[in-house]
Amino acid sequence: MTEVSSNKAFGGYITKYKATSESLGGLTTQFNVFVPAHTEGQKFPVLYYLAGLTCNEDTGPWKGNFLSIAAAEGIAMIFPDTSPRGAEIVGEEDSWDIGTGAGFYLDATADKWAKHYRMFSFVTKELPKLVNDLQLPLDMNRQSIMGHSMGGHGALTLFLATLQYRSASAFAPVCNPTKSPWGIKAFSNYLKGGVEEGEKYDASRLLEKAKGRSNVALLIDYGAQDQFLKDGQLLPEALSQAAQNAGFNENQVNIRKQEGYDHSYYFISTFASDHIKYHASHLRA
Ligand SMILES: N[C@@H](CCC(=O)N[C@@H](CSC=O)C(=O)NCC(=O)O)C(=O)O
Repeated sequence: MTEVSSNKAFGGYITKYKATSESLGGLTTQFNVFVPAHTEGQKFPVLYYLAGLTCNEDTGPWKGNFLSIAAAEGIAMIFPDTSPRGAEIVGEEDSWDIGTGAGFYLDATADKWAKHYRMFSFVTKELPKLVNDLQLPLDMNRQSIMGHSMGGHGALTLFLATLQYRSASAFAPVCNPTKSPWGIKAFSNYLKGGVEEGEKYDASRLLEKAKGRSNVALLIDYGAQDQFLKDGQLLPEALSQAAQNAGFNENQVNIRKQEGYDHSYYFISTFASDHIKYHASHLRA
């Protein structure tokens, strides 16, 4: 693993690392880690941010308005890339919603993609180990996760499919990908079993199955003027219905419609503070 760059921000440092990833079939990948200013012996809980389609490890720290709030709350942040890069798979660069920049935070099983497109394993298993090896002042036993759009889908599904995060939040997430055009396209390409196999990466299905789980803590914001919402990509009503079916209350699954907001980072940066403070309350508990 090598350090690519390090910049002081809000008293702490954001550092970019480059690593060869086993999960991603030996490709190199980059990620950013923000560590607030600290004193000897202090350790910070960790919040992951998963970005959306066409984005990379820099999109969140550059545009999300996260770092000043994370610094004030005493939370470290980890920003992985959105897909493997440079796998040289035929068609990988042809469209913005499949291949590069569109890993969908799943482990591909279709032959063409299965060696490299394994962002689920990378984010949940390999990345925490890579970060741990850096010996930074982090408490890797206290982790939460958030994301935007495709990354919101990632945050919700990684939270629901594992037990390793204390809370998850999402801006304009793809809530029911087995029923949305992006999700159907991704699952049909990446998964041998297609959309049916994609059920295990569908936040609404996973939330229904989580009935009875005691530590469900989800915060979701979406904008009423989001074009992708209007196009049927996000389907927050499915997540809401799933929460109701599984008997989760608003303290456990809080889905908020924000009037006038769209899908952009103006929307994300407006509500960044709410999300980071939400995670801080769970990470400090
Ligand atoms: N096709 C367009 C739009 C891509 C886009 O809107 N990406 C969103 C995420 S969409 C769901 O995952 C995004 O976050 N873009 C970055 C930004 O700065 O807004 C394109 O190729 O640009």
